Amino acid sequence: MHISLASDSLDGVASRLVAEVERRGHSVTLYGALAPGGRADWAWCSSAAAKNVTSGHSDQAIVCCWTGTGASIAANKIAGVRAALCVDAATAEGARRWNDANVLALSLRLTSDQTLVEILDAWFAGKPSTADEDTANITHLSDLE
Ligand SMILES: O=C(CO)[C@H](O)[C@H](O)COP(=O)(O)O
Repeated sequence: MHISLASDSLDGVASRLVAEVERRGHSVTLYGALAPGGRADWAWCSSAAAKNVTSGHSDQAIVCCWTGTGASIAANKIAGVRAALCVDAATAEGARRWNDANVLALSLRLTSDQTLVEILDAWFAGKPSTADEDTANITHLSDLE
C-alpha cells in the first residue's frame, strides 16, 4: 500500500514510524517534520496526509502529534476520513474492524517503540467488518458529512 505519514515533530517514535512502515513493504509520502521544508504544524501536516487518502493518492495515512489529539481532529475534518487515535494494538484492531478507520493517529508522548510495532501489526492486519450493524455505522458517518 501507499501510506502518507505526518508528524508535527521528530519527538518519540516519529522517525521510527517511517522505518517501521517501510519495513512492512509500504511506500510512503511524508509531511510535516518528516519532510523538511513543509509546514510542520499539526493542523496542516495531518490534514495534508489525510487528504491524500480521500483523493486516492494514498491508501491510508498515519498522523502524529505530541498528544495525538490534534492530529486526529485535523484528519477528521476531511470528508471521508475516519481517523482513530490508537494507544494500543487492541484499539487499532478495533478501529480497523468496527470503524473501518482509514487514518491512524498516534501520540508521540504515549507510544513506546514496542507499542508502535504492536499497533502497526494490528493496524495492517486488520480488516473492516462486513456485519450489517457495522457497515450501517459507517454509512451513517457518510450521511452525517
Ligand atoms: O499535541 C499536539 C497537538 O494536539 C502538539 O504536538 C502540541 O500542541 C505541540 O505543538 P507545538 O510543538 O507546535 O507547540
